[in-house]
Amino acid sequence: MKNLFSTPKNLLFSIAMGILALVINLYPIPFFANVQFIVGNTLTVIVAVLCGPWYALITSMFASTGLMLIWDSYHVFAIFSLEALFLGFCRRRDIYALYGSIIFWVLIGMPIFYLMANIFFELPAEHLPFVTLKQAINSLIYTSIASLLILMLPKLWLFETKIKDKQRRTLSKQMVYFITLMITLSLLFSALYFNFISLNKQQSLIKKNQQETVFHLSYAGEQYIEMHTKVIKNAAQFFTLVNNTSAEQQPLLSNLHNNYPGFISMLITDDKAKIVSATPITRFKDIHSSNHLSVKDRDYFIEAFYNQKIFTSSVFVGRGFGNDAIIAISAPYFQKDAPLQPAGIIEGSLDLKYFSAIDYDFNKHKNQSVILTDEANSIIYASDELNLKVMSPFKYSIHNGFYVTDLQLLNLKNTASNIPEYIYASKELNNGWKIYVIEPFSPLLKQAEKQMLTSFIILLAALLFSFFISNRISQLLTVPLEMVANHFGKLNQNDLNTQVLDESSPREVYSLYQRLLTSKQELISHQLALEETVALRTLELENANQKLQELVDKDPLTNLFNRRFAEHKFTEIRDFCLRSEQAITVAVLDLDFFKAINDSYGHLAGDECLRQVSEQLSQHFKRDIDILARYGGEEFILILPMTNALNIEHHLNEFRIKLAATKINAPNSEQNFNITASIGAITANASYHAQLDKWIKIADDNLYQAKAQGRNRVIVSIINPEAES
Ligand SMILES: Nc1nc2c(ncn2[C@@H]2O[C@H](COP(=O)(O)OP(=O)(O)OP(=O)(O)O)[C@@H](O)[C@H]2O)c(=O)[nH]1
Repeated sequence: MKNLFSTPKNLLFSIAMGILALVINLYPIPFFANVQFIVGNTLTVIVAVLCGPWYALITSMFASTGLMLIWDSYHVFAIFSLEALFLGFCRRRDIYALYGSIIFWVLIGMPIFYLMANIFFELPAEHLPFVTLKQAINSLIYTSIASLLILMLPKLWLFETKIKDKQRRTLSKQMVYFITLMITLSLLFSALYFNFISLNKQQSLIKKNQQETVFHLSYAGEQYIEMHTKVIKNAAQFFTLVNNTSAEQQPLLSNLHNNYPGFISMLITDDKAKIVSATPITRFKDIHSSNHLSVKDRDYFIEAFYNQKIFTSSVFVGRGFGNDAIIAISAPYFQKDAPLQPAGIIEGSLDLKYFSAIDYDFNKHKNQSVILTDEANSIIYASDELNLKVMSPFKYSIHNGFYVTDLQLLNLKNTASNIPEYIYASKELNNGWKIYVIEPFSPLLKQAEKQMLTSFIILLAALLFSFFISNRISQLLTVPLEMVANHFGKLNQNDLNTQVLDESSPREVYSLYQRLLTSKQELISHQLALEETVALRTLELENANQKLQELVDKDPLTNLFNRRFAEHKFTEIRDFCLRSEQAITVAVLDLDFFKAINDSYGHLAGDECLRQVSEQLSQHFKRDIDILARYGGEEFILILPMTNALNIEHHLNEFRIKLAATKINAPNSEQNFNITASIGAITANASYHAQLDKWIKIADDNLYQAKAQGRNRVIVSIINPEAES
């Protein structure tokens, strides 16, 4: 664990960001219904990108605490911790945060969030996809904002990072990301903005539509009641004026009823509350058989007869004429000669089913339902689909404002629930009745969800599209650059004339290419001139070196090797002969009476003599491996490897004889002279001795012998090393 948080600076940063995120998350931005946007998590993403997964986890814990406080749900810890870790690990693998966020929400976040919401949220199933989608979109928003902040304020974030990726990113990768980021942000914001506008418009349309419906329905209802009240009132006046008998009243009443079918039934009573006429006639027959039914206990009789006013009852179940839910409208009629003395009442029972007709007429919006209540809040009429019982009290709960919307919301079925079921508008009629127009809330939610889903799909498609487009755009730059780099990387002079960029490459790249080409051409010609100079200098140097070497190794007068070279070369020759067990001959040659030559013919003639002897030597001992050296003065040393002990003496004698026969011209004179040489030599197996001196000693002794024996002779010692030892 210690290793995970090894940088105190990062730890402090992640905690500070966490606290800030907690505070910001306490104030979510309301969008629509129960959907809010959180922005505090932006800081979690920043920490994930800058400091890695474990620090992001700390920040996320704080940020989630803020959300837990407002949403009262512990699930936020799980989902947002996972998101923080995922983004942190994506960053380690060099995956940009936005790509990471898309991968996370599509593959992990949305399924988990949906599952958790299903288990822990007190939301109806139809709200879940909407809330889940919103969370994914919300995350894309705060991830994009975080990515932009990191890009725009790079100097702000100086942190020792544990992120392993330190690779330099390609231009095309960066360009693709910037473009994707911009498209995501602009698309998301515009999609949300237009969704918001469209939802608002939708809501005001619904509101307007409902209010209009309420207005029309209430007007129609009022008209309906007013008209029927007027009918009863006029009928009462008519019967007051005419004051006819019950037998005469019956056809008049039937006729009236025929003209106003809105009444289920109508009746006329006398001053004893006994029904004297009634319509429809079928029901009246029943009344006759039930022996002069009295209505004196009915409100519509009492109110109209005793209080002498036109009365409209609340809704009630009729008795005697059937068991329909009715509203009774009644009015007193008076005796002709005693206008203040009621002679009875006329009553009409309004057919409540009439409202289904006007409901149907006005119900232009398919989802709308209508409820009509009387002044005692009893249901007079309710659209069939609501399954509400007529005459039962109208029970509902008004939504407490938890959902963000301008609409009025209520619950009918589950009055204890926080989740609104219906959008409503209501109006009170003149007579104290109330009309409600309601429609379900969930279609609006579905609409919002559909818009969110469409935005999300468009976003994904746009991302894919922008990915390809920006890839293509960046290729316009990077491909020619790559070609130029390759071209100049392995270019030789012949390739210079090959055109690598076609017409489609950008002008800037082409100009860069041309400038590089010019520099390269200059470089190549400069290089060629340089190479020529270097070759010349090298040759001169080699010659000088050779000369130097010759000066070091050779005797300038005779052009034979010098003593130092001979001694040095001996070791090499001996090693070589040692491996093949070959014999070596070392001979010391000394010119006889050379001093006399100098003395007689001069020093120059002596030099010439030395040169000619050397030439003779070179001609006679002509194997490459023979070393012929001037040992000093008029003395020469011959190192002859791989010699045959049997004929070496003969070979040396041949030279001696040839030399003796050679005429040597003294320079600057007509004179010539002969010279002889004495040779002492040793022939032995290479293993004889490592020191040349040992060999020379024997050869010298032999030379001394040769001189002593009269000069111009060869004495060779053949030494068998085994015999020696
Ligand atoms: N011209 C000339 N003479 C040289 C050179 N080196 C040595 N000498 C001479 O060679 C002579 C050698 O004389 P000595 O050592 O007495 O030998 P020699 O006269 O050949 O007598 P023996 O060896 O006994 O036959 C000397 O006079 C040297 O000055 C040289 O490079 N050029």
